[in-house]
Amino acid sequence: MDAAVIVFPGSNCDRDVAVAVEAALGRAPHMVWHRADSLPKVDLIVLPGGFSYGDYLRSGAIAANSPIMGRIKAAAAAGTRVLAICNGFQIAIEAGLLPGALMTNAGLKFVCRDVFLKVERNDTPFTSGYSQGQVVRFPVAHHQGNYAADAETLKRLDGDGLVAFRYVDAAGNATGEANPNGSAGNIAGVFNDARNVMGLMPHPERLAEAALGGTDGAAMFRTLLSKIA
Ligand SMILES: NC(=O)CC[C@H](N)C(=O)O
Repeated sequence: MDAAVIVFPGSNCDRDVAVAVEAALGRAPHMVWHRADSLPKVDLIVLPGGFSYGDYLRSGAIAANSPIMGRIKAAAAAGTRVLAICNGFQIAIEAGLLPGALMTNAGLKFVCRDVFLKVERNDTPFTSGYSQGQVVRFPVAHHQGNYAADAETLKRLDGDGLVAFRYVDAAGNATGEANPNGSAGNIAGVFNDARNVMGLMPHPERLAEAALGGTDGAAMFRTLLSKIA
């Protein structure tokens, strides 16, 4: 079992997520520069958070065309798990790995705070460390996290169970106040159709050990890296 973290110019959560992966896996992941034209054989690929290419054009749009992305698309199509966090989520969407778009936050401001999320389904390798409907606390830090999609896609995401997490209040209600960025349906994370790719705006790696002030993120890395056959 092995993992790779992809590093783009402007990534800044690559080392944080490598620490969380190492804690779960027992050894460090491969750190793969975006210009690499080959990908080590891994069971999990992480697209980390940050500001790839300074968020020029649209967040993630330039990184989505990096040489390594062709390899990642092929690996994802073959069933390799891809965890795309924040800027990684933006890159995955721009690369066509996940549906929808991430627009500028409704409040037009960078939002940096902890949020509560509801686990929409726990029968996936990304979420099986949580209970169904569990409310977890992860931090957000972004200015383009406003999830949008056309009405038909939103209906399909709901109908096919492809919403991974929603922004909720502490009691688990998906209210407007609990939504930090105006995301449609309070959507904080989504799966692809095969549920081997998951993108989310909040950062599980930032609350993955007690010294960071919380451990809710740790279960995601634990199940991703321990349940691979
Ligand atoms: N923390 C991050 O990954 C930042 C995401 C992105 N660059 C934004 O601000 O929207």
